[in-house]
Amino acid sequence: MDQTNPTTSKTVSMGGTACKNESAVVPSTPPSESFSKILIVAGPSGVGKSTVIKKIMECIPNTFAFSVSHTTRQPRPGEVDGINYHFTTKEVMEQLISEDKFIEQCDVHGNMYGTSKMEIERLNSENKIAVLDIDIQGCQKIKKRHDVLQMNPVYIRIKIAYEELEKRLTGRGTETPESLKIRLDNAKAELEPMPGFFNLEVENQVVEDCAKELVSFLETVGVLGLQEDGSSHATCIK
Ligand SMILES: Nc1ncnc2c1ncn2[C@@H]1O[C@H](COP(=O)(O)OP(=O)(O)OP(=O)(O)O)[C@@H](O)[C@H]1O
Repeated sequence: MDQTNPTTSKTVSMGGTACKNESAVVPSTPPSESFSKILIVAGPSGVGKSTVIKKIMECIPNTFAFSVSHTTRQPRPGEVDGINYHFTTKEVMEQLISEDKFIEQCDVHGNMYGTSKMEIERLNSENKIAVLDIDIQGCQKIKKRHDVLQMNPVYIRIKIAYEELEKRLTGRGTETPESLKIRLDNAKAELEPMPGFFNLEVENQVVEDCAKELVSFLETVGVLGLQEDGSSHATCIK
């Protein structure tokens, strides 16, 4: 893990070429590649994906929306259909899979989860950037199907030193010793070097800095427009 920069350190990759960017300067030349309004945010559990996205959504309202996944698992107390998940049955899910309605789907502990094309299209039709919080395997599945899906999402990975994850997950107070161990074991795969895969890799040491980097990058690649006065939305993130 690169620890050279006290706040952020990232690898920038556009159009298939990757370059290590020690000084954390956002590339100034927009790439020729045209991205869809789909933001895929990967990174190990506890790295702060939700925290960073929440910060961005607060500062830039009505612009981003989380894609709501389908699942066959039972709703937990307080979870609302259509908000937390589209809760559905195994039969319906299998039917949708056979009709190729998902851009990715997986089974976890006997339950099925999937991101539907319809959900992404719905958000894009509302002029929202669809945000997908998915694991590395899901990212790889989607990337393999770019041609079929006719979608070119922006892939971003949020990272942090492995040792810090344990502190954050413990501090969040949501994990049992067993679930903490599973998340930390999975974190190793989520932090594996994947040269050229992500369009941006950014460390989340300070939430605001990480959010600013992400926003500046989206502006650079044209997924997010600038503010009316021509300034970056990053200036709003405090
Ligand atoms: N930059 C940061 N510095 C310190 N703590 C942070 C930072 N970013 C997030 N946290 C804290 O770390 C914990 C994990 O963050 P968060 O829930 O956003 O992670 P996540 O990547 O979305 O996890 P999951 O994939 O499990 O949903 C939270 O308690 C959050 O407040």
